[in-house]
Amino acid sequence: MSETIVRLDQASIFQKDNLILQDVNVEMRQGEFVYLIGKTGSGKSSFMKTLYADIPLQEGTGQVAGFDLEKLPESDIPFLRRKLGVVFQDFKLLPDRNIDQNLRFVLKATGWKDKEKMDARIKEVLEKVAMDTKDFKFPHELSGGEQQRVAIARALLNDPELIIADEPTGNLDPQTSVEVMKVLQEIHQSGRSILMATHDYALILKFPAKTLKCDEGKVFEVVQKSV
Ligand SMILES: Nc1ncnc2c1ncn2[C@@H]1O[C@H](COP(=O)(O)OP(=O)(O)OP(=O)(O)O)[C@@H](O)[C@H]1O
Repeated sequence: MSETIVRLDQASIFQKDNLILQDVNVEMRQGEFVYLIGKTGSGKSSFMKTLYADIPLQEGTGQVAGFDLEKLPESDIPFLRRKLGVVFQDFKLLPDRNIDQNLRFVLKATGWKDKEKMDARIKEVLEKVAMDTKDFKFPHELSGGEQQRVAIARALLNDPELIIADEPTGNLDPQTSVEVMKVLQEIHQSGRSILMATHDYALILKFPAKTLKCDEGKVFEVVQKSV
């Protein structure tokens, strides 16, 4: 039986003093692909931020990749984050460095030292997203889809158990969205768990998967047809 990668029990999620989601009970198994949907402001990003410990879990219990969220010391947050790959709508590449330097920056920040090993890892993740021939380019020299593929490669650097993607296709046209989605599907097929927030129902219909919805302060699973 597969193991649990995410579990929230009786969790309440706050932004400052505002209760955003309450009584959240969610389980995600290792290797699952799960969508998170819901209208603007319904709490998708807040839910994801809780999982990567950008928002502390104040009520209820939660586990992500073996870490307990409700009693996670500040000093453990980098170790949790190393088990996660986070991808954002706006890519968040460093504009003043080329692609190779963007990825190397993350490796160095997470303790890598050996240059040859870093070279090999950067090549490996860029090959996975078909961007290995463009490692000398700067972010502004790439299309949105290419930048997002690099951001996905960056998320893969430390071989994460879970990828958290917050509207990764939100800034892309439909065709490019499908291309980026195919990259995420390949990564999923190689055994990784992926949680992806999206507003793009066409994408969900094209690539069906378990779907959670944030609505009126709750998170619940919806069946594909009623999406
Ligand atoms: N840093 C913050 N401080 C206070 N309130 C916040 C903060 N960030 C978000 N919120 C509030 O939390 C609620 C949920 O926002 P959240 O960003 O989680 O929604 P979302 O579903 O991800 O929306 P979107 O689809 O627009 O990204 C909103 O009411 C928002 O105003």
